[in-house]
Order: sequence, then C-alpha cells, then structure tokens
Amino acid sequence: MAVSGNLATFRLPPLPTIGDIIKLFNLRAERQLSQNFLLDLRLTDKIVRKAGKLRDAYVLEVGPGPGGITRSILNADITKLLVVEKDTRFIPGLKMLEEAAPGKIQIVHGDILTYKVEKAFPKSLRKNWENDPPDVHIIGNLPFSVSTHLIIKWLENVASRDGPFTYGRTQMTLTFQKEVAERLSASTGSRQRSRLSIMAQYLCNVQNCFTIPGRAFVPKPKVDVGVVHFTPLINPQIEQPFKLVEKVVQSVFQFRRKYCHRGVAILFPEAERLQRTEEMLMRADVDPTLRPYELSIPQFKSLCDVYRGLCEENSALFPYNFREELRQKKMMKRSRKYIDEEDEEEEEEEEEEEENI
Ligand SMILES: C[S@@+](CC[C@H](N)C(=O)[O-])C[C@H]1O[C@@H](n2cnc3c(N)ncnc32)[C@H](O)[C@@H]1O
Repeated sequence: MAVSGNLATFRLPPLPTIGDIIKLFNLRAERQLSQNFLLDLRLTDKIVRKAGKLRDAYVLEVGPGPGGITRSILNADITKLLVVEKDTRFIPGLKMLEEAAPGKIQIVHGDILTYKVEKAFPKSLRKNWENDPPDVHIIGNLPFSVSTHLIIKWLENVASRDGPFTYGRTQMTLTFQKEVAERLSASTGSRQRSRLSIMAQYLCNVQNCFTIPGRAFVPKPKVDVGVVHFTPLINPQIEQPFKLVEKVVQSVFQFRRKYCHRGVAILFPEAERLQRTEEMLMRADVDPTLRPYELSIPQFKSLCDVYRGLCEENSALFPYNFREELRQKKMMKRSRKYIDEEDEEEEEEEEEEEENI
C-alpha cells in the first residue's frame, strides 16, 4: 500500500527484497555499531506514515542502511530524499534505489553528527517559525547511542532555530530504545519523567507513536524500539537560553527520588546554598517537598526564570559548577591528609632524633 494514500503517483519498480540486498552485498550487521535492520516493509511504511503528509516534501533520512525505510519514503511520493549513511558498505545497495527512482534520491556518505543539514535543501523551502511546519522532514532509525546524542543536539538547534530548523519548525520522526521513547514523552508525575522529558517537551510537541518489538529487527536487539514524532512548538514553554534550562533541569534531576530542594541546592556554592535555595523556591512558588518528577513544565519555567534573575544579579553564579567544587574539596582533603601524615612523620623523626641525642 502506498504510504501517502491513493493520490501517490510514484511507485518504486519491483526490486530485490531487503533480505536479498543484505545477502547480495554481504551486509552483515556490525554489532559494535549497533546495527539492526528492519526488513518488514509494512513496519517501515507505518514509521513513514507517522511522519505526516510527505507528498512533495523534502526528506532527510539518517542511517538508511540496507534501505527499508528509504523505500517507504520513496513510495510516499516525495520530491527529494537525501540519505546520510556513515557505513560505506551500504552505498551500493542505496545506488540501486537511486537507479530505481531517478532524480529523487541523493546519497551522502557521511556522519549525521557533523553533517550540515542547514545546507541540504533549497532556501526557498524556508518558512517563518510562526507558520505551519515547512515541507522538510527528518526520519531515521539510528543506533540508540547516536539517536539520543542527536536529539539533544537537535533540541538545542530547535531552541536557536538553526541546523535543521533554519527551514522553520521541521518535523522529526525518529526511533529510540523503548525506555528513552517513554522518557521523551513522559507526563508530570509518571515513573518515566526525567531530564529528557522536560528538555524535549518544553521545545516540542512530542508524540510516542508506537512500539516495535525487538524481534522485528535483524539481528534482534535486546530491547524494544519506540517511534517518536517531534514538532517544534511556536512558543517554547520556557523562554530562557537552552544551556540555562539544561543546567536547572539537570541539577533538579540530580536526586530524582529526593525532594526537589536537594537538586536546586546544587545550583549554588556551599557558602550561600541554604539561603539561596530557599529564596529561589519561594520566588518560583515551587513546593520544596515535591519530587523532581512531580514538577510540571510551568514549574520548571518559574525555576529557570528566577535562576536567570539570580544569575543576572551575580555573574559568578552561572559558571558555578557543583561537581567542580566537590572535586576541589576532595583534592584539598587528600592533600590535607598528605600534609598531616608528613607532619606526623616529621614529628616522629624529630622525636627519634631527640631520643638519639
Ligand atoms: C539501526 S541501523 C538501521 C538501518 C535502517 N535504517 C533500517 O531501519 O533497517 C542504523 C544505521 O545508521 C547508520 N549510522 C550509524 N551512525 C551513523 C551516523 N553517525 N551518521 C549516519 N549514519 C549512521 C548505520 O551504519 C546503520 O546503517
């Protein structure tokens, strides 16, 4: 079935199956690169349907591998598909698709972590942030380590409206380890609520679309996989710099099961910790005995706004790093121990010398 419905006009001609492509080009999955392939084209069609309306769109697919999702995207009657693949072994198989869909696909052998998405598509596709999302989509089934790293990078790009978001509110449909997908979309108070939930949801509408059981992949990964769709919000729920939000959220979630005042406290140097923590929670109107996962995004917004004010009053506050203070304290303690031990040794030596006299 064509993924974009009855109106689709382009269909790939009959091709060898993905399984045949894997055999033909000897594409053994590299376990150390966490490669797991999707062979079932009904599932790849389902992922692509979750991306939304792709007719006439420009699509970036990250990590196409043997090309299952790639075929579903091409069958969605897109205008242009750009695939970025790091592993050269997949390029000949992708070239076969290029021949089957002339002019539709551009293959880039490269690393998505460094690839400049802002240069990938024509400038004419750019839309104002306040308008509907542009006809630019990102789709990908990447190794879990890469997708988590990448979504944090891309969320920062959403905040600064650069990278893939120079085109406007570019939508993304990406796979994650099921637990990470659940964290990304977790609501206030839920067991999965975490740093990732706040960082993703203050910037995007996040939808955990469906779960693919691990057994659908070849080779089978140890975990199930979640497909997540992101649409950047017109107005971020927290209007502060990404790094500031990241610092507040990271600190608050430092002690996930403790009262939130414990995490807020590590934003401040020891000397003023108690007083500033009390002041920040009071000014933000946040109950200090809530657990981090019980805090709503508006409450994180209040915390970030108050912290921003405190940073403006004291320029040394934002650079303050709790871990660095802890490390220095430990070093001081260790050198103190050496000095004390050396003092003891010297005293003993002096006593011995006195006895010798
Ligand atoms: C989990 S496999 C999925 C392959 C294919 N999309 C599928 O669903 O069957 C991940 C793919 O991403 C590629 N990949 C891994 N890291 C990458 C990176 N940094 N940039 C581009 N591609 C990458 C791998 O070589 C592999 O082809």
